Amino acid sequence: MTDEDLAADLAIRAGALLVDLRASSGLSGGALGAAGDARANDAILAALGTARPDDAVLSEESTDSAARLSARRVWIIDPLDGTREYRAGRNDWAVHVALSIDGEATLGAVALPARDIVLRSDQTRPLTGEAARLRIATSRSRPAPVAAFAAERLGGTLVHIGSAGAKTAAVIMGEADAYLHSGAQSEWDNCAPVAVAQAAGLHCSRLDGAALRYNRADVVVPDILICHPARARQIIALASEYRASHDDEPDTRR
Ligand SMILES: Nc1ncnc2c1ncn2[C@@H]1O[C@H](COP(=O)(O)O)[C@@H](OP(=O)(O)O)[C@H]1O
Ligand SMILES: [Mg+2]
Repeated sequence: MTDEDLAADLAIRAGALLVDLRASSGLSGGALGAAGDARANDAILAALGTARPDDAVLSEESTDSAARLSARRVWIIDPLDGTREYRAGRNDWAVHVALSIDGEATLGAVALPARDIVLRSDQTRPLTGEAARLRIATSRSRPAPVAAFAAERLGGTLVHIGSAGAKTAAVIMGEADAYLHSGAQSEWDNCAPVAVAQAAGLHCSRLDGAALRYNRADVVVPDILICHPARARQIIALASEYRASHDDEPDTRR
């Protein structure tokens, strides 16, 4: 099985488990979210341990180990991204399985199990054109102020979607044109989304245009931009303008 096949298989299997858990466990609220996080993680890690015993793993739901820092191949996993939305019975949540090689978001899969969608870095579709009015996807629960600023300045609209994987999928599938996040995230929130977005031809970077790097000691990713390549320069310039006019606010960038 190729690494891409494995990533997709793990994401699909964890997704099916999560759909089933939500439908038939009788759990709800925090108990449902906690059970989903734990069971999806256990399933992915067990299968990875068998299929790729020599690779390192960084997962949101597992204890981190310094051993991964000297590994070239690291699987970066978010077994349930958008736990809040999963608990709420919504469909904007995702399973992220990525393989980072030498610090890149090399390949991966993002499953949106409630929509029966799996995006893979080795199966791309042509990018759709931008909407006449730019649609900027941002967090439902923690919308990025810079996204509202960019939407206002560009005459665009905001689309509030849960989960970094679901927002990235919305851009890939032509349901949004850009995804902006500020105020922190972790590597597992965006490594698989970035792997599939890059493969689809989208621009992926920090909000100041800097390259995204993975398998770092500090797994915090302070901000992120995923958009059509033709929009990147304009949005990065607006983000810079936004920062310059809000430099009295706490700086979460690293
Ligand atoms: N300020 C912040 N600090 C840390 N993590 C954040 C964050 N804002 C968003 N995230 C994480 O990024 C993922 C997508 O968030 P959002 O839906 O708000 O866009 C969520 O992952 P989890 O659901 O796996 O916890 C969320 O916890
Ligand atoms: Mg997450």
